[in-house]
Amino acid sequence: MTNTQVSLIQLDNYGPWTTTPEPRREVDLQTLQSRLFADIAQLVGARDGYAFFGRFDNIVAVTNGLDRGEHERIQGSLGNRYPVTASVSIASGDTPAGALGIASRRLQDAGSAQDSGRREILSGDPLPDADRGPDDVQIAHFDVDDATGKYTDQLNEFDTFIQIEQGYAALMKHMREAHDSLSFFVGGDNVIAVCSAMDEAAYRDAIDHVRERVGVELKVGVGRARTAQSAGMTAKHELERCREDGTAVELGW
Ligand SMILES: Nc1nc2c(ncn2[C@@H]2O[C@H](COP(=O)(O)OP(=O)(O)OP(=O)(O)O)[C@@H](O)[C@H]2O)c(=O)[nH]1
Repeated sequence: MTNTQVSLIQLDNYGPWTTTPEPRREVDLQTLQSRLFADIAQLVGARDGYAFFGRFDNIVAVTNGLDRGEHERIQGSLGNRYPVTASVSIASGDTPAGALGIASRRLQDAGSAQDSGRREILSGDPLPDADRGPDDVQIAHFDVDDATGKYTDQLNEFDTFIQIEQGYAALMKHMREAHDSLSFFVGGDNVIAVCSAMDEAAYRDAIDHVRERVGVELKVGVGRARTAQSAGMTAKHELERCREDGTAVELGW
């Protein structure tokens, strides 16, 4: 069984801020969003968590091992350095989607994302140390098979992008619906999924599903560990094993 701790980081009242007193230059918003994500990735990553850029105004992080004080410091650091603040909601559960559902509901109950009175909420509780186990986090690192040969070196960049995004869309939907797992595009041809306790057959099924739906061929390495960083690193090594052995699924246990 997995026990994933998820933190939802949601910018406070960001929509109105982007248009007040008049619409802000898009290039400035893009810069702010990418810097803010870079900082969150570093702050969470320094404590062995993973952060995913998602929609940029809502960032989902896997934070097993981060306590409440560490969340407070991340929130404070953002508030000190950016013209916007963030609310953070922490929850855990045996599936990542279940945990994110609880975290989301807590923030929604505290007020709308566009409520000027809701600011820097920190809600929910991290997993107590006593409840943490060695296999709490399961991370799957998916990669498109030979994306360079099939797409990057063949098609124009936008048509390549469509292929990769279609593979991502089919995968993320299947993982969410069949396994309560959360998949995030992380660049290039890579998708990292935070998973429930899926077995090898379930990964093969996910890969078959994407091939049948959109004709994109995937391979996946999977790791389990106490933290996202450690599970994610195992997943990367297992993906290398797929490359070496020509296999589609490799599990690190
Ligand atoms: N975020 C992230 N991106 C990666 C990683 N590895 C590769 N990429 C990206 O994915 C692109 C394609 O690289 P590969 O997946 O190695 O290339 P490929 O042609 O699909 O070859 P095979 O994966 O060996 O089938 C690279 O240009 C990078 O942008 C990774 O571990 N993390």
